[in-house]
Amino acid sequence: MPYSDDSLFRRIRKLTGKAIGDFNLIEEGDRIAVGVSGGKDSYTLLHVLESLRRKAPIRYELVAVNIDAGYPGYRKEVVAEHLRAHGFAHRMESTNSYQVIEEKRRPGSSYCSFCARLRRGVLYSLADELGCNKIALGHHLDDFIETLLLNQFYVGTLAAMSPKLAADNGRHTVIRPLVYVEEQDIINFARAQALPVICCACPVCGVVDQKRKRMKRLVRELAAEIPHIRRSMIGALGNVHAGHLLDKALQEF
Ligand SMILES: Nc1ncnc2c1ncn2[C@@H]1O[C@H](COP(=O)(O)OP(=O)(O)OP(=O)(O)O)[C@@H](O)[C@H]1O
Repeated sequence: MPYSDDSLFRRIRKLTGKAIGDFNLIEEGDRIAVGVSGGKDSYTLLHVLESLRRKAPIRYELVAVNIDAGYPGYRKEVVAEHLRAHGFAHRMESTNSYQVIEEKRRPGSSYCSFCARLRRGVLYSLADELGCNKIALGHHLDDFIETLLLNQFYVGTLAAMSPKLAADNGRHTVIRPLVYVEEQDIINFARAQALPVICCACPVCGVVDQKRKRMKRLVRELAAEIPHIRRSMIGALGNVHAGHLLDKALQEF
């Protein structure tokens, strides 16, 4: 791969490798469906996992999986061409999610969360069909800390996301190997490599959730004063002092 000696790519790969080790994300014999949307995060995830796979002491397989939700104008052929050009095993799946969303979504409810829920179902079925025991998603460090803040500020709970989660069906494990990788590194990598980024073409495409956008801005503003804020926040998620919280389920008072 042309970028494999690039220092930015090596940093992303090192952090991904650390997450894989810390959370035991990949094991011998795994067959992993990597969700590839055509966005910067999942392209980066796929390239990093492939680079790690080539050097890994254990054997595992990757299958890139793309789901077309049926939004007119979604340029899935761009994704397919990239996957083909780089020799990735892949599956392109078309669905009628758009139609289902238009018919079933309750007025005022979130477009993105409905769409993501339908996509998750398709991902699980595809993983079954392709013989994959794991599903890798491209969520990165900023997604984790923004979710932490969103939950604290708007929901009143102390939670982010899990880097490794057993699916409810008991058959699959969802992994998020980019948990330690900052979004800016992904943006820079995607730009440097001219990854063919496309958008999902849904009616709210590009309109980032306003609350999440606010959290992103908050972190960016604070980072001007506290340069290591992102590292500190992700570190905090792995350094919980349950005795210094108020949750009666965690300790007796
Ligand atoms: N259409 C799709 N087909 C396959 N996988 C998808 C698709 N959409 C999303 N995913 C997977 O779910 C993850 C989170 O989706 P989300 O919509 O939050 O995208 P994102 O954070 O913008 O990431 P990306 O830059 O990869 O699109 C993606 O990184 C990807 O792994």
